[in-house]
Amino acid sequence: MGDGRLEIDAVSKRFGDVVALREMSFDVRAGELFGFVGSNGAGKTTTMRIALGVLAADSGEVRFDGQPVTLETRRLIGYMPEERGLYPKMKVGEQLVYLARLHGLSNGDATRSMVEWTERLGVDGRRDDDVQNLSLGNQQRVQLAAALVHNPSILVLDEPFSGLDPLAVEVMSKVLLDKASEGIPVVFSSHQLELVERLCHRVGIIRSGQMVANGTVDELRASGTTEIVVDAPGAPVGWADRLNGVTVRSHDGVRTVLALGDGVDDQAVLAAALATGPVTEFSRRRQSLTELYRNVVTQEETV
Ligand SMILES: Nc1ncnc2c1ncn2[C@@H]1O[C@H](COP(=O)(O)OP(=O)(O)OP(=O)(O)O)[C@@H](O)[C@H]1O
Repeated sequence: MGDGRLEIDAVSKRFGDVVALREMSFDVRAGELFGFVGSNGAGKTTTMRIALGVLAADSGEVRFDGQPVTLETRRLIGYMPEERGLYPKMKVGEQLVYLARLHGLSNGDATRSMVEWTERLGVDGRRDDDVQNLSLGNQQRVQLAAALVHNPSILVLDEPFSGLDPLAVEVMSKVLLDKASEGIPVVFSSHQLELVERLCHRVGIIRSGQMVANGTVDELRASGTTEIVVDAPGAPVGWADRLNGVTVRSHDGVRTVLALGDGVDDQAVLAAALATGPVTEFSRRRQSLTELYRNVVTQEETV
C-alpha cells in the first residue's frame, strides 16, 4: 500500500460467448512506462477500459496505491481512448478547459493547464479551431492534452502513437517519459514494437486475454530461446544439423544462426564448431522485441 502502483489483479471479462480476458494480471509501477502489446482482439482495450472503470470486470480487481479503484480514484486517471472522444464542433482550447473543470480544476488552473499542454504538444496555434478541422495527428495531440490537462496521477493510453508522423511520435514519447519520470505509472498499448522496445521500462505481451510474458525486454530475452551466431569459414553445410537440442535457424555463406534448447551447453556447440576448423565469430544474438513477440505468440498458439 502507498507505493503508487496500478495493479490489474486476475481480471476476467466475457462478452456473451467471447472470453475477452482470463485472469489478466500485471502491475504498472510508479515512475514506469509500461508497454502493453498483443494481437488484434487480444484484450488490450478491454483491460484499459476496466482499469478506467468504464467497463465492469466479471471478476478480479483493479487497485491504485493499494486501494480498489473507485469513482473517486477514477478521476485521477488520464485516459486516451482508442475511439478518441473529443467533441468535434468545440474549439480546442474551450474543450480542454471544460474537461479540466469536469475533473475539479478551478477556471484559472484549467486555463493555465490548457495553455501549458497545448504549447508542449505543439497545438497552441490551434486553440481557436474546432477539433473537426484539425488533421488526425493534431486531433491526437489534442486527445493527449485532454488526458493530461487535469494533472492525472495515472496515465492509461490506448494506442496513442497510431497514425502519428515521426515528429509527433517524438513529442508524444518525450511527454510520456517526462510524466513517468515525475513518478506516475504510465501504461500504453501499441503495435509499434520497435517504439515499445525503445521507450518502455517493462513490457507485457498478451494473447487471447491472458498475460503470456511480462518484464523488461532483457528479462524477456533471458526467458526466451538463446540464439548463437557462429562464423566458421571452413565448416561444411549441415555441420550443426546433428547437435542435440540445437535447431539451425539460418545458414548464410559461412554464418550459421542456431537456436539452443533449454539446458544446452553453448561450449559444446563451440567445440563442435571448432572441430570444423577456425571459428571467427561465436556470439549470442540479442533478439528484438519483435522476434520475442513472434516467439511468444506462436509458441502459445501451438500449445
Ligand atoms: N463491447 C463488446 N461486445 C462484444 N465483444 C467485445 C466488446 N468489446 C470487445 N469485445 C471482444 O473482446 C475481445 C478483446 O477485444 P479488445 O478490443 O479488448 O482487443 P484489443 O487487444 O484492444 O484489439 P486491437 O489491437 O484490435 O485494438 C475481442 O474478441 C472483441 O471482439
